[in-house]
Amino acid sequence: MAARCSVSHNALLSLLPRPMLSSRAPSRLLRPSKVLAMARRGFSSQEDDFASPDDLRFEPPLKIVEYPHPILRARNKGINTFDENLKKLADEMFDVMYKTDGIGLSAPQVGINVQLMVFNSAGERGEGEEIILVNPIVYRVSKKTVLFNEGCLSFPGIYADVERPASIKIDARDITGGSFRVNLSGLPARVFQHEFDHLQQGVLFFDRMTEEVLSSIRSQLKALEVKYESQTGLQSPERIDDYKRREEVAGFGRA
Ligand SMILES: CSCC[C@H](NC=O)C(=O)N[C@@H](C)C(=O)N[C@@H](CO)C(=O)O
Ligand SMILES: [Fe+2]
Repeated sequence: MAARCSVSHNALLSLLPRPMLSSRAPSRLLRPSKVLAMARRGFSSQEDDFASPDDLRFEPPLKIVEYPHPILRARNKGINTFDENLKKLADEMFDVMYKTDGIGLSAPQVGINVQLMVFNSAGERGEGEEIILVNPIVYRVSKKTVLFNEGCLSFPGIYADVERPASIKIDARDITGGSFRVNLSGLPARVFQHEFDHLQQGVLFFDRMTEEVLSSIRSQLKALEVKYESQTGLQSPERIDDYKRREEVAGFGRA
């Protein structure tokens, strides 16, 4: 059983997408040292933070990118063009999500490094509610956390416990560019946070697992690394055997 912990300032910061931190997040959340660290890590001008038409180009049918492909760890740009192409991308993401038995999907998981996610926690077309979130920002998370046995479409067949806040408050844009604010709890809060992590500097679900839980899926992660190497002829860009937890992933319930 993972240790309970309260939500720290750092934990909340870890949930904020970097492009949004500079301009839209409440400034009381930012320590000067943090802003400086972000700047040193390569935070650049506004234009660089938004996706160009090239960044949003895709060829249907979309395919799920699997661990350890580096696309999953790349930075995701904000979106400021709300056009037919974006609608088509979201539609195609729903298609591949339903086909692969998903309940949520983030754009980097289909090879597009932008701040877009789709989800439907019912997991079936025509049931539940389809939600599209563009440039999401988390502005509040509950102190109460819950454990859930999570799976990720980029890690086929792998499930393990991850602890996350039980509920969450979000600001985002919809597919037409309109701003909205929503409170989520239960499975929708879980799915949102899982997808938000993908958008947040490519945080993957095992980054938030305890050492003990991570050990239980280590061999399956290694098998994906071997598969990547044999399919691409490239060295795996990361190895679970050399895994060092990223400092900025101030997770919940880490050992
Ligand atoms: C609990 S958050 C999972 C979100 C994840 N999205 C992208 O990676 C996802 O859809 N994972 C699937 C493996 C999943 O959870 N599918 C459901 C429905 O089949 C399941 O219960 O396994
Ligand atoms: Fe995932």
